[in-house]
Amino acid sequence: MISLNRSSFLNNTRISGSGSYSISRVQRKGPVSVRVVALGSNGRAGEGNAAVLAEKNKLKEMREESESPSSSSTLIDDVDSKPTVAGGVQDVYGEDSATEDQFVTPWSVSVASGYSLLRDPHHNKGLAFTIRERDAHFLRGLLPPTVASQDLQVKKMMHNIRQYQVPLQKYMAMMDLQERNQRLFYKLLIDNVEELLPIVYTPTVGEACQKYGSIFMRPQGLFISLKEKGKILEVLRNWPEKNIQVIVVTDGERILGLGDLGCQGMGIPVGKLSLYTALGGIRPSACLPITIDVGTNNEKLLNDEFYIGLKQRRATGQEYAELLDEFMMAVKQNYGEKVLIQFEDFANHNAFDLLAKYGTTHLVFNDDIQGTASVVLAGLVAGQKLVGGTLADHRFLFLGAGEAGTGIAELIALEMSKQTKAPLEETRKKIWLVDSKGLIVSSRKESLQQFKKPWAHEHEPIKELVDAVKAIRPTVLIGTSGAGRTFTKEVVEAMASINEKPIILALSNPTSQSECTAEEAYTWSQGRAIFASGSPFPPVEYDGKVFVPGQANNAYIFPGLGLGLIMSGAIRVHDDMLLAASEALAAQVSQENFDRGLIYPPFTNIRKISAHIAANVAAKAYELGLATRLPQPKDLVKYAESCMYSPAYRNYR
Ligand SMILES: O=C([O-])CC(=O)C(=O)O
Ligand SMILES: [Mg+2]
Repeated sequence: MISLNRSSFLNNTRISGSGSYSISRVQRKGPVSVRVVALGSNGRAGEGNAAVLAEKNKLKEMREESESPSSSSTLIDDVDSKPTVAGGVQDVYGEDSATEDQFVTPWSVSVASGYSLLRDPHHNKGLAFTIRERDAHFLRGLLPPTVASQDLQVKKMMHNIRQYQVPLQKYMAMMDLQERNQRLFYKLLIDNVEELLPIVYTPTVGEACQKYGSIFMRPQGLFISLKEKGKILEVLRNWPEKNIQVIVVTDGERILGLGDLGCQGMGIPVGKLSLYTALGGIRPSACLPITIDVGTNNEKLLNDEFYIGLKQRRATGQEYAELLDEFMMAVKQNYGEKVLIQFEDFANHNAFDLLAKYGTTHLVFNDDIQGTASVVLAGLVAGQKLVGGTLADHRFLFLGAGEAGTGIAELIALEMSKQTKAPLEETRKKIWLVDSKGLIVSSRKESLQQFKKPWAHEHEPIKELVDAVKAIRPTVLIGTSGAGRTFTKEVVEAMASINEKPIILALSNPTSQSECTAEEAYTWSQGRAIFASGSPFPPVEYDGKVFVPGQANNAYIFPGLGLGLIMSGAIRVHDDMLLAASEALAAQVSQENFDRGLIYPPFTNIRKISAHIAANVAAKAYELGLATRLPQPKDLVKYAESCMYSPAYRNYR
């Protein structure tokens, strides 16, 4: 297969592989205006773009005009589904298999220079183009005379972003930067992660999704709606990047704790994937955000003239399952066995089924079930240093028995079972869950959804959370209900009266849905609570002491987990990898952090943390025989670090 990439064009000489190409200068001057034209056989497989498809459509029209029955069955737009002539492996555009009387596409790729180089977010450096680069790439006069360093650009952008008072304006400024200058965007995010995480991620991304219809400018990912049924493979091929390693996909039905936002949920995969790059070092071009649109049951959106999705109620049952199945098959067909698919913000009634269905055939994980579980377990393991004892010495009570609640509960039970050698059925008994109908107890078992059944223990029914706290006497209280303000003063006071150091985790996102605020947790427990939340809270001063709340968010886990899976070439996710990720995260909490009451390390060092998580996950993948990248690197942490994308500018010749 011919391998051409942008650097090959810039290099102008390093075109590898065999095949028939003519390289011609479209513009007579300058080294970069090279045009590479494929003439037919041995074409580059799988490297199409929108122009190619436009060509294909033209060909289709020509075919319809000529109405030649002998050629119509083997024209190239039929090749994907009905290969009729022998061709090369992945002969996506039928260039190998075409016979002489058939049409092939003489596709061409030109190298960005001049004005279009400034408009290309992958290569644009703005004022950082050197004078030499400006000369060589036809930029003279297109930029003011100053040459700025990337650091100065970061300083200026941060200054600009700090001028905005409204978080959504900051979000839009960041999205704008991502569209304009990708490397600067990531440099900004990596260097200012604590400050910018709440902008590109929770809580601001939640508001952005709610208003996505109005602020939507350019597509940042793929939209696959019911209208694309039967054509999903084609849709995937419309995406300009071909070497995809991570997909984050949502169907928008349960966006954070905000409910059904339909197609506007796109902000979530986009945000998650920018963290894959900034926090985990996955190349931006290898990341693909996808939103599956099967309609929405959100009346407000259905009646909103600016709503960008399908204006119909959600498809369910077979119609839903078929679309998802086509999607999952197309992804594997197009990107192979080792593409990681992260399910994000699906509703409970689909999330568990999808994970179970595709967990054995694809490299998938559900961030809300498994990522959140892994981050919470890490905090609890680290928290033992503050409160003493082992996991098995604790009693856990959850408010919320959905993806996060049952996912965390199961991983805690699994870890406890590994530590104590007690069977899982036994360790589960230390964990209690409350849902909207009250404490989950055995008398409710018949009417419970499948994923809640393991948690139906013997107890009399209890309706209210505060009564459940008093009856169960938990040492750890975890909120995952998506409903804000549910850890009331009474609830927190009850926890504080039972425990010297109650662990209280208010995990629902965004901030508006948090079960309580950091200030409430510290105040109502007289400064004794060990508190962490899903969305960030600023430090709190109580009784002359400053308390820094932790952020128990899956953002600590998925970037490193993903990197570990990708760098080892893993083909399946195993629960032990989640435990490995937890363990690595917990090990990154320093004595200094503990001294400040923290059970999570600060995000400032997240790339180092992600490298450790990735190394632990990869080691587990090798141990389980699920890794395909061989031989195993000796030092996995170093290897992980060496794999990470750097946002530093490249020098252009
Ligand atoms: O996105 C976040 O901040 C965490 C998460 O997965 C969720 O709340 O669904
Ligand atoms: Mg989520």
